[in-house]
Amino acid sequence: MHSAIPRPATFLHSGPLRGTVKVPGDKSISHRAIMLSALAVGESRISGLLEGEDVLATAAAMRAMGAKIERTGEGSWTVQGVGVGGLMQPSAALDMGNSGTSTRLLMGLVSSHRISATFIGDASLSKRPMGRVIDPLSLMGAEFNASPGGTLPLMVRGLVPAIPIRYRLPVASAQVKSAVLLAGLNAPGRTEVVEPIPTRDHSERMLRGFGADLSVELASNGVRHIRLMGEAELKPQNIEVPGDPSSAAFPIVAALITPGSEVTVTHVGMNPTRNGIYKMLEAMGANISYSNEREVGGEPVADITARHSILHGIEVPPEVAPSMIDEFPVFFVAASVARGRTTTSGLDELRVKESDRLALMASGLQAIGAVVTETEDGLLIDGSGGEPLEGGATIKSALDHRIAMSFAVAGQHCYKGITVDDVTPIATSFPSFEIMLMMLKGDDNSSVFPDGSANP
Ligand SMILES: O=C(O)C1=C[C@@H](OP(=O)(O)O)[C@@H](O)[C@H](O)C1
Ligand SMILES: C=C(OP(=O)(O)O)C(=O)O
Repeated sequence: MHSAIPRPATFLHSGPLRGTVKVPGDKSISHRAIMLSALAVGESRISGLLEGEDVLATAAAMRAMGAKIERTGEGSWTVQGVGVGGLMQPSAALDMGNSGTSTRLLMGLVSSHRISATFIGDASLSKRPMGRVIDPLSLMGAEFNASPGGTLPLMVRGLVPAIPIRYRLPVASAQVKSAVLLAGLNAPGRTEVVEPIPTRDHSERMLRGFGADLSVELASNGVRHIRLMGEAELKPQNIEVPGDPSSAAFPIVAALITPGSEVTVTHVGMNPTRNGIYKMLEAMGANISYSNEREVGGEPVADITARHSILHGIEVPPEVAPSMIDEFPVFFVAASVARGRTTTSGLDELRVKESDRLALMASGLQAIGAVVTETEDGLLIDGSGGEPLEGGATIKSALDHRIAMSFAVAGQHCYKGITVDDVTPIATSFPSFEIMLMMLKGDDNSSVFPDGSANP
């Protein structure tokens, strides 16, 4: 986990951002690659794995439950799986750090094994709602002992055989969907998740890739029915993890708002359940182009180039939210310097992420001179029309990597720059972020590689 000692950093207005960078591996896919490899029978190899703290927490937990997991090189890992049903009793509490995905997906896995596990996490994770996974996993027979409000620390006792269920998601959440599917892997018979609003489908793609019997039916009303046959035998795989579109959004927005910029991010995952941010930026007039489009490990991938653009405000349809749920903080930064009003709604989920992202983005943007109104479920932003914002404020990152990176990007287009009180949370998803930004600004030296990693 990152240092408990806060590290402030100041991000100043700079000249154009230029260059080609690679962002680290996709966080959602990296978690799932470790988990499913650990449940396969035999050795899987993973390349391009995100070596951020959240994924390392998943790897440590799977090790604690019996999988043999080794790092063989930068982003390259081998995993010796224990087989579905083979997870072992961990001898200590599983420390999930800051990671909601690790917690909720692993709660699913434990639920259908004959083990119990205690989950703990940092101050941010310990406030986040776990009732949304406790509910369906209880129906499958698992027992829970959670802190008040259904939060961490909590204990899960799994049941074998677990009860396969049909579950309609009450909230658009890929984590809840995945928790139920992962529990269903070791339940006898068919587990079905009914998904009224589509969310990221990496679990479905990867489960199939590992040989699980999983089908997806799209009903005429747009509702997805995901059916998984349990007691699956997963076959080991070689997985190449594409770059994270959520991480790529930071250099892309930085380029769009900084006059004279042109930035290319290579090898970025372009799964349609994840690319809402790019679609919405294009709707605002962003000059974004895609090249080298291809498929990698069952996921579409492309190189993305963004050039400085005069953006104009738009109304973001609420149904787009799940496909850009983690990108709203940096999207709000783009909207703050666009021409005209940007309206967002239906974003209640942003209040239960690593921080209350609606409240923190509203107050932080107001503090640097943006015109922002917070509503119950969204923000209304009246952009500066391309003018730099005032800046000069110190922003609290509140254990939220995306808040920290969003204000680092905003600092690009402020007269006085922005100080983020603690940038250490960035290591949860994008350890090379600051080096990448320096390189794009031309402040680098020869010890920085094009992918943003530093020369050791
Ligand atoms: O399944 C996943 O990997 C994720 C799902 C999303 O959370 P929700 O399921 O809570 O929407 C997202 O915000 C998170 O960063 C990763
Ligand atoms: C919400 C996020 O992650 P998690 O839920 O895994 O903590 C995120 O990365 O923005």
